[in-house]
Amino acid sequence: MPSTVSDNDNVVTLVDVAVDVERVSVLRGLDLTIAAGESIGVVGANGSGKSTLLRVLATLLPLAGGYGRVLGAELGTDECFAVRPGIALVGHAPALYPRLTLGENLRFLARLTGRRERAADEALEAVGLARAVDRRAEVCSQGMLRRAELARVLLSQPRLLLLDEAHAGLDKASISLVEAVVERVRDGAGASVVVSHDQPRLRGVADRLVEISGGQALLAGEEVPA
Ligand SMILES: Nc1ncnc2c1ncn2[C@@H]1O[C@H](COP(=O)(O)OP(=O)(O)OP(=O)(O)O)[C@@H](O)[C@H]1O
Repeated sequence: MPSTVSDNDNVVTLVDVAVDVERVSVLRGLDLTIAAGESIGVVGANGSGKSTLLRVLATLLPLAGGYGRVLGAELGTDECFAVRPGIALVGHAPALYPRLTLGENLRFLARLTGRRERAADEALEAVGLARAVDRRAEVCSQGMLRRAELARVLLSQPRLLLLDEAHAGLDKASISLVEAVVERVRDGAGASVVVSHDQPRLRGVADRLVEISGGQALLAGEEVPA
Protein backbone atom coordinates (compact mmCIF):
# COMPACT_ATOMS: atom_id res chain seq x y z
CA MET A 1 0.00 0.00 0.00
CA PRO A 2 1.39 3.47 -0.82
CA SER A 3 2.66 5.24 2.34
CA THR A 4 0.54 8.33 1.56
CA VAL A 5 -2.65 6.32 1.80
CA SER A 6 -4.42 5.80 5.10
CA ASP A 7 -7.26 3.31 4.88
CA ASN A 8 -7.89 3.06 8.65
CA ASP A 9 -11.09 1.13 9.22
CA ASN A 10 -12.69 1.96 5.89
CA VAL A 11 -14.81 -0.78 4.38
CA VAL A 12 -13.56 0.27 0.93
CA THR A 13 -10.40 2.08 -0.12
CA LEU A 14 -9.65 2.40 -3.83
CA VAL A 15 -6.69 4.50 -4.93
CA ASP A 16 -5.96 5.29 -8.59
CA VAL A 17 -7.64 2.05 -9.61
CA ALA A 18 -7.67 0.92 -13.23
CA VAL A 19 -9.73 -1.97 -14.57
CA ASP A 20 -9.75 -3.43 -18.07
CA VAL A 21 -12.53 -5.68 -19.31
CA GLU A 22 -11.73 -7.75 -22.40
CA ARG A 23 -8.65 -5.53 -22.91
CA VAL A 24 -10.79 -2.39 -22.95
CA SER A 25 -10.10 0.23 -20.27
CA VAL A 26 -13.34 0.66 -18.29
CA LEU A 27 -12.16 2.30 -15.03
CA ARG A 28 -9.04 4.41 -14.61
CA GLY A 29 -7.69 6.77 -11.98
CA LEU A 30 -10.60 5.84 -9.73
CA ASP A 31 -10.43 6.86 -6.06
CA LEU A 32 -13.16 5.91 -3.59
CA THR A 33 -13.40 5.43 0.15
CA ILE A 34 -16.43 4.15 2.02
CA ALA A 35 -16.61 4.08 5.80
CA ALA A 36 -18.44 1.58 7.98
CA GLY A 37 -22.08 2.56 8.39
CA GLU A 38 -22.09 4.51 5.14
CA SER A 39 -24.31 4.06 2.12
CA ILE A 40 -23.29 5.52 -1.22
CA GLY A 41 -25.31 5.82 -4.39
CA VAL A 42 -23.67 5.31 -7.78
CA VAL A 43 -25.01 6.91 -10.93
CA GLY A 44 -23.68 7.15 -14.47
CA ALA A 45 -24.55 6.64 -18.10
CA ASN A 46 -25.15 3.18 -19.56
CA GLY A 47 -21.83 1.44 -20.05
CA SER A 48 -19.92 3.90 -17.82
CA GLY A 49 -18.67 1.12 -15.52
CA LYS A 50 -21.05 1.00 -12.55
CA SER A 51 -21.51 -2.78 -12.62
CA THR A 52 -17.79 -3.18 -13.22
CA LEU A 53 -17.13 -1.15 -10.06
CA LEU A 54 -19.45 -3.44 -8.08
CA ARG A 55 -17.57 -6.50 -9.36
CA VAL A 56 -14.29 -4.89 -8.29
CA LEU A 57 -15.75 -4.27 -4.82
CA ALA A 58 -16.95 -7.89 -4.74
CA THR A 59 -13.25 -8.79 -5.24
CA LEU A 60 -14.14 -10.58 -8.48
CA LEU A 61 -12.09 -8.57 -11.01
CA PRO A 62 -8.32 -8.10 -11.21
CA LEU A 63 -6.94 -4.56 -11.13
CA ALA A 64 -4.91 -3.34 -14.10
CA GLY A 65 -3.45 -0.62 -11.88
CA GLY A 66 -3.75 1.14 -8.54
CA TYR A 67 -4.46 -0.20 -5.09
CA GLY A 68 -7.59 -1.44 -3.40
CA ARG A 69 -8.68 -2.78 -0.05
CA VAL A 70 -12.13 -4.18 0.75
CA LEU A 71 -13.06 -5.26 4.30
CA GLY A 72 -9.36 -5.23 5.10
CA ALA A 73 -8.37 -7.53 2.23
CA GLU A 74 -6.00 -6.22 -0.42
CA LEU A 75 -7.53 -6.67 -3.87
CA GLY A 76 -5.70 -9.11 -6.09
CA THR A 77 -4.39 -11.17 -3.15
CA ASP A 78 -5.57 -14.38 -1.48
CA GLU A 79 -6.80 -12.24 1.43
CA CYS A 80 -9.98 -11.73 -0.62
CA PHE A 81 -11.17 -15.33 -0.12
CA ALA A 82 -11.58 -14.75 3.60
CA VAL A 83 -13.74 -11.62 3.24
CA ARG A 84 -16.08 -12.79 0.44
CA PRO A 85 -18.64 -14.29 2.86
CA GLY A 86 -19.09 -10.76 4.23
CA ILE A 87 -19.97 -9.33 0.81
CA ALA A 88 -23.43 -9.59 -0.79
CA LEU A 89 -23.66 -8.75 -4.50
CA VAL A 90 -27.18 -8.42 -5.86
CA GLY A 91 -26.60 -8.23 -9.59
CA HIS A 92 -28.80 -8.19 -12.68
CA ALA A 93 -29.35 -11.96 -12.58
CA PRO A 94 -30.65 -13.57 -9.37
CA ALA A 95 -28.18 -15.72 -7.46
CA LEU A 96 -30.78 -18.44 -6.84
CA TYR A 97 -31.01 -22.05 -7.99
CA PRO A 98 -33.92 -21.99 -10.48
CA ARG A 99 -35.16 -25.55 -9.78
CA LEU A 100 -35.22 -25.07 -6.01
CA THR A 101 -38.07 -23.33 -4.20
CA LEU A 102 -37.42 -19.96 -2.58
CA GLY A 103 -37.50 -21.67 0.81
CA GLU A 104 -35.02 -24.33 -0.29
CA ASN A 105 -32.70 -21.68 -1.73
CA LEU A 106 -32.69 -19.63 1.43
CA ARG A 107 -32.46 -22.63 3.78
CA PHE A 108 -29.49 -23.91 1.78
CA LEU A 109 -27.79 -20.53 2.25
CA ALA A 110 -28.66 -20.63 5.96
CA ARG A 111 -26.98 -24.03 6.31
CA LEU A 112 -23.92 -22.86 4.36
CA THR A 113 -23.50 -19.84 6.59
CA GLY A 114 -24.17 -21.59 9.89
CA ARG A 115 -27.56 -20.01 10.54
CA ARG A 116 -30.78 -21.64 11.70
CA GLU A 117 -33.05 -22.77 8.87
CA ARG A 118 -35.85 -20.90 10.60
CA ALA A 119 -33.93 -17.68 9.86
CA ALA A 120 -34.40 -18.39 6.13
CA ASP A 121 -38.18 -18.50 6.50
CA GLU A 122 -38.09 -15.37 8.66
CA ALA A 123 -36.12 -13.53 5.97
CA LEU A 124 -38.66 -14.54 3.31
CA GLU A 125 -41.49 -13.39 5.60
CA ALA A 126 -39.73 -10.05 6.12
CA VAL A 127 -39.78 -9.35 2.37
CA GLY A 128 -43.42 -10.40 1.95
CA LEU A 129 -42.73 -13.81 0.41
CA ALA A 130 -44.15 -16.02 3.18
CA ARG A 131 -46.77 -17.43 0.81
CA ALA A 132 -44.22 -18.10 -1.94
CA VAL A 133 -41.83 -20.20 0.16
CA ASP A 134 -42.72 -23.37 -1.77
CA ARG A 135 -42.58 -21.81 -5.22
CA ARG A 136 -39.65 -22.73 -7.47
CA ALA A 137 -37.44 -19.76 -8.34
CA GLU A 138 -37.84 -20.44 -12.07
CA VAL A 139 -41.56 -19.66 -11.96
CA CYS A 140 -41.31 -16.51 -9.82
CA SER A 141 -41.79 -13.02 -11.28
CA GLN A 142 -38.81 -10.66 -11.59
CA GLY A 143 -40.08 -8.60 -8.65
CA MET A 144 -40.44 -11.71 -6.48
CA LEU A 145 -36.92 -12.80 -7.37
CA ARG A 146 -35.64 -9.38 -6.42
CA ARG A 147 -37.42 -9.65 -3.06
CA ALA A 148 -35.92 -13.10 -2.58
CA GLU A 149 -32.51 -11.55 -3.24
CA LEU A 150 -33.21 -8.98 -0.54
CA ALA A 151 -34.17 -11.85 1.78
CA ARG A 152 -30.78 -13.38 0.95
CA VAL A 153 -29.15 -10.12 2.10
CA LEU A 154 -31.15 -10.08 5.34
CA LEU A 155 -30.12 -13.66 6.00
CA SER A 156 -26.43 -13.22 5.26
CA GLN A 157 -26.09 -9.88 7.13
CA PRO A 158 -23.24 -8.64 4.92
CA ARG A 159 -20.65 -6.10 5.98
CA LEU A 160 -20.65 -4.82 2.40
CA LEU A 161 -23.84 -4.79 0.33
CA LEU A 162 -23.54 -4.19 -3.42
CA LEU A 163 -26.90 -3.57 -5.08
CA ASP A 164 -27.01 -3.22 -8.87
CA GLU A 165 -30.01 -1.60 -10.61
CA ALA A 166 -31.54 -1.32 -7.15
CA HIS A 167 -34.85 0.21 -8.26
CA ALA A 168 -35.37 -1.35 -11.69
CA GLY A 169 -38.81 -2.88 -12.14
CA LEU A 170 -39.79 -2.62 -8.47
CA ASP A 171 -43.16 -1.51 -7.12
CA LYS A 172 -43.46 0.96 -4.22
CA ALA A 173 -43.48 -1.73 -1.53
CA SER A 174 -40.36 -3.37 -2.95
CA ILE A 175 -38.60 0.00 -3.10
CA SER A 176 -39.33 0.45 0.61
CA LEU A 177 -37.75 -2.95 1.15
CA VAL A 178 -34.56 -1.78 -0.57
CA GLU A 179 -34.43 1.12 1.89
CA ALA A 180 -35.10 -1.20 4.85
CA VAL A 181 -32.35 -3.62 3.80
CA VAL A 182 -29.80 -0.82 3.37
CA GLU A 183 -30.76 0.45 6.84
CA ARG A 184 -30.32 -3.04 8.28
CA VAL A 185 -26.81 -3.23 6.83
CA ARG A 186 -26.04 0.20 8.24
CA ASP A 187 -27.34 -0.84 11.68
CA GLY A 188 -24.84 -3.70 11.61
CA ALA A 189 -22.03 -1.17 10.91
CA GLY A 190 -21.84 -2.42 7.33
CA ALA A 191 -21.64 -0.30 4.18
CA SER A 192 -23.78 -0.30 1.03
CA VAL A 193 -23.07 0.66 -2.56
CA VAL A 194 -26.30 1.15 -4.47
CA VAL A 195 -26.38 1.56 -8.25
CA SER A 196 -29.54 3.04 -9.72
CA HIS A 197 -30.73 5.21 -12.59
CA ASP A 198 -33.44 6.60 -10.29
CA GLN A 199 -31.61 9.51 -8.65
CA PRO A 200 -34.51 10.80 -6.50
CA ARG A 201 -34.98 7.34 -4.96
CA LEU A 202 -31.25 6.85 -4.65
CA ARG A 203 -31.02 10.03 -2.58
CA GLY A 204 -33.45 8.35 -0.17
CA VAL A 205 -31.01 5.55 0.63
CA ALA A 206 -27.59 7.11 0.06
CA ASP A 207 -25.51 9.44 2.23
CA ARG A 208 -23.79 10.73 -0.92
CA LEU A 209 -23.88 10.12 -4.65
CA VAL A 210 -20.89 9.45 -6.86
CA GLU A 211 -21.00 9.48 -10.63
CA ILE A 212 -18.92 7.13 -12.75
CA SER A 213 -17.76 9.15 -15.71
CA GLY A 214 -14.65 8.85 -17.85
CA GLY A 215 -13.71 5.78 -15.78
CA GLN A 216 -13.53 7.80 -12.56
CA ALA A 217 -15.74 8.23 -9.49
CA LEU A 218 -16.76 11.88 -9.12
CA LEU A 219 -19.10 13.62 -6.76
CA ALA A 220 -22.38 13.54 -8.71
CA GLY A 221 -22.62 16.71 -10.78
CA GLU A 222 -18.85 17.35 -10.92
CA GLU A 223 -17.15 17.97 -14.25
CA VAL A 224 -14.93 15.20 -15.63
CA PRO A 225 -11.29 16.37 -15.28
CA ALA A 226 -9.60 17.01 -18.64
N1 LIG B 1 -17.98 -9.27 -20.15
C1 LIG B 1 -17.71 -8.16 -20.84
N2 LIG B 1 -17.11 -8.24 -22.05
C2 LIG B 1 -16.81 -7.14 -22.75
N3 LIG B 1 -17.05 -5.88 -22.31
C3 LIG B 1 -17.66 -5.76 -21.14
C4 LIG B 1 -18.02 -6.87 -20.33
N4 LIG B 1 -18.58 -6.41 -19.19
C5 LIG B 1 -18.59 -5.05 -19.31
N5 LIG B 1 -18.04 -4.67 -20.47
C6 LIG B 1 -17.86 -3.29 -20.94
O1 LIG B 1 -17.47 -2.51 -19.85
C7 LIG B 1 -18.12 -1.24 -19.91
C8 LIG B 1 -18.81 -0.97 -18.58
O2 LIG B 1 -19.88 -1.90 -18.42
P1 LIG B 1 -20.76 -1.89 -17.10
O3 LIG B 1 -21.71 -3.04 -17.20
O4 LIG B 1 -19.87 -1.82 -15.92
O5 LIG B 1 -21.53 -0.50 -17.24
P2 LIG B 1 -22.77 0.08 -16.42
O6 LIG B 1 -22.42 1.48 -16.06
O7 LIG B 1 -23.14 -0.83 -15.31
O8 LIG B 1 -23.91 0.09 -17.52
P3 LIG B 1 -25.52 0.00 -17.44
O9 LIG B 1 -26.01 1.29 -16.82
O10 LIG B 1 -25.91 -0.12 -18.88
O11 LIG B 1 -25.88 -1.23 -16.62
C9 LIG B 1 -19.06 -1.26 -21.09
O12 LIG B 1 -18.47 -0.53 -22.14
C10 LIG B 1 -19.17 -2.73 -21.44
O13 LIG B 1 -19.28 -2.87 -22.83
